[in-house]
Amino acid sequence: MTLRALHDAAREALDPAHYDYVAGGAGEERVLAGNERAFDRYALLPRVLRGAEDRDTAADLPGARRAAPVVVAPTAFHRLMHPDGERATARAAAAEGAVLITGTAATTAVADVVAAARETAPDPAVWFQLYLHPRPAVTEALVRRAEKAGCTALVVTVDSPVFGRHTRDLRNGFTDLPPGYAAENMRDLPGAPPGALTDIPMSASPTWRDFGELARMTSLPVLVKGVLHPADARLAVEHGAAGVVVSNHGGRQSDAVPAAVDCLPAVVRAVAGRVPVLLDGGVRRGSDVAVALALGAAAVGVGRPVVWGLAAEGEAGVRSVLATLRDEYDHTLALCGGRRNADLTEDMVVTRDVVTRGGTW
Ligand SMILES: Cc1cc2nc3c(=O)[nH]c(=O)nc-3n(C[C@H](O)[C@H](O)[C@H](O)COP(=O)(O)O)c2cc1C
Ligand SMILES: O=C(O)C(=O)c1ccccc1
Repeated sequence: MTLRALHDAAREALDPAHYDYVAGGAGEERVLAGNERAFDRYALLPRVLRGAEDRDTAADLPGARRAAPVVVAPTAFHRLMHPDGERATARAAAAEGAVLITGTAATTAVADVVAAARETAPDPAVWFQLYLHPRPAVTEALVRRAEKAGCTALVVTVDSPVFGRHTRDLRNGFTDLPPGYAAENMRDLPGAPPGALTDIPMSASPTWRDFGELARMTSLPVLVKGVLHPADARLAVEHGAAGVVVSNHGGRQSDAVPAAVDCLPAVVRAVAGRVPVLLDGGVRRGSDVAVALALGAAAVGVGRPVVWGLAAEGEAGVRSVLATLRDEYDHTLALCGGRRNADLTEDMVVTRDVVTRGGTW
């Protein structure tokens, strides 16, 4: 099934309020729409006769050598989307050689997620996404939980000082997990009530200093997710980040920010090769992966398409999303005359306006 067909099947399968929770964004959903539309403006200018056989699309990422260049972005509540929940997502990502970022808002405990991935592949890469909690003891407990489970990197989301205003959720009255489901990673933390969505820490108090402390409290690589401004990318590296994820949270936080891919080039320049830069938001086809990699991303994250695959067909649906993106990307790389991700370079990305006007080069 194509990604679009999986989306349509997921919409059929899901409770409409749960569908809206995944599909929706903040405010008027301008950023949500803009992330996808931004990719439509880019075209790839191929190189020819470079020898494009024996292609190898592996990426070296923090805590994940030779990973697929498409990682599973952290998305909440997989058990609401399919009875197999995060375990199915973990098995699919492991089978496809893709990093899975599981998170604080998962409905399966991180130890069980890593265990499911290990049933499928001997050395899977599972990263753990968290928010900086105003109480350092809670942050530290989450970090130890992820370390003990066997996660190979941490991802700190920094674009959420407050909850996003998800218009559809407010309209549907979907403001917490239904009975019988819990944010399993929030159980039994120091001084925290167990498992309600509203217990997931989103706080406006943390600063780069808190991030630096977290990076020092663990030997795992720590990535920062949700950077758009190049000055913040520089600060992230200075405070010990092992990677930067350019992201506007899939249009679910501010509805006034640029499309994620439009922020990528300036962040790549600011980071200047010191750590890998990842991009998420609006990636829906292999050529989107190629554009992001040509603009300097080491890998891309996919959020909603993975959830659609899960809701439509469980583990097989997630595998199909990841395999489709990998195959389409490999095909695009060949058509661009490339054998390695690094063969896609910034000069090969042009805007469609330039092409239709006849070009300026
Ligand atoms: C249903 C849903 C839940 C999400 N939950 C989280 C989360 O708990 N933590 C986080 O950092 N990002 C979360 N995100 C944002 C994704 O990690 C990612 O940034 C975004 O979905 C990428 O855009 P895409 O859906 O267009 O691929 C969520 C996104 C969706 C759609
Ligand atoms: O829905 C989201 O985008 C998200 O990031 C989140 C955060 C906390 C709990 C559940 C979801």
